[in-house]
Amino acid sequence: MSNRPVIGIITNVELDRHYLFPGYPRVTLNEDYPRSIAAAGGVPVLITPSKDLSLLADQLSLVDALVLAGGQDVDPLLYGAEPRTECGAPNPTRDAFEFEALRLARVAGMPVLGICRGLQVTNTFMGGSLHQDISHSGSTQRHMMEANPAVAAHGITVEPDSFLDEAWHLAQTTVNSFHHQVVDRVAPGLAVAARAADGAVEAVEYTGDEFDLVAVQWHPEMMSAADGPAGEQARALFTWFVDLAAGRWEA
Ligand SMILES: C=C(O[C@@H]1C=C(C(=O)O)C=C[C@H]1O)C(=O)O
Ligand SMILES: NC(=O)CC[C@H](N)C(=O)O
Repeated sequence: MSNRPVIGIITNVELDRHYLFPGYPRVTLNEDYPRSIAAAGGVPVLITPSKDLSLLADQLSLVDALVLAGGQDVDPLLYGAEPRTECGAPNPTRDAFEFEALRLARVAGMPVLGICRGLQVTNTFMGGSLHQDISHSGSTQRHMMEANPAVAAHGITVEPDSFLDEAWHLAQTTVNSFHHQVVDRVAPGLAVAARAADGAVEAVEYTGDEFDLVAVQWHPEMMSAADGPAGEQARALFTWFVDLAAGRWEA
């Protein structure tokens, strides 16, 4: 058995657009997620969303921590809103699977890191809501970059004593940005750990004791191979998370 912590990453399931069978369901995940976890000393394993939620407890019993990755817009019905035209098509199977994963992780005391959609689904699961498009938040700041994803795009301010402060010891820094939705109502039980200059919630963490739940709105996995401070920060975040998982594994 490996003595490295095993980190489950929940993948996407999308209909094939590029290969032999258009419309055929395919498991997808950007390769930088498992690569970032492995580089930080974890063993990445992929967990595929299924309509059969009874699989999930057995899947989670194989891992020490969980990553919720980027992807589709969360179904607005889950935060009590009617879908607007600006909202992307939901993936109900993935929404339900990730909700159940969060419920089980809380029961098991398992650390969770949410990234981009992972933050949005976490906030929704905990009872918060989203702006279906960031323009509804009153922000005029650009959050969907068309730049190199390894290059920082805008500043953030980190809350003192938050998990990001613990991982970075930085009050201010810059991050990349690839989202068109943003947190509206922060869920009860979540605290904001970082904000952009326009007030956009850039990171959250759970304030309760049952589990370590942290999430970021940017994409550290896309920066983790970069040179310079951007890459160092991204790697430090994954190392912090893998170390957290290792603590549980050793317990
Ligand atoms: C919504 C999407 O956004 C993208 C999803 C990403 C991911 O899956 O990690 C990363 C960058 C985003 O621009 C998508 O491609 O489905
Ligand atoms: N990159 C992502 O995960 C995007 C998440 C979300 N659906 C948004 O566009 O806001």
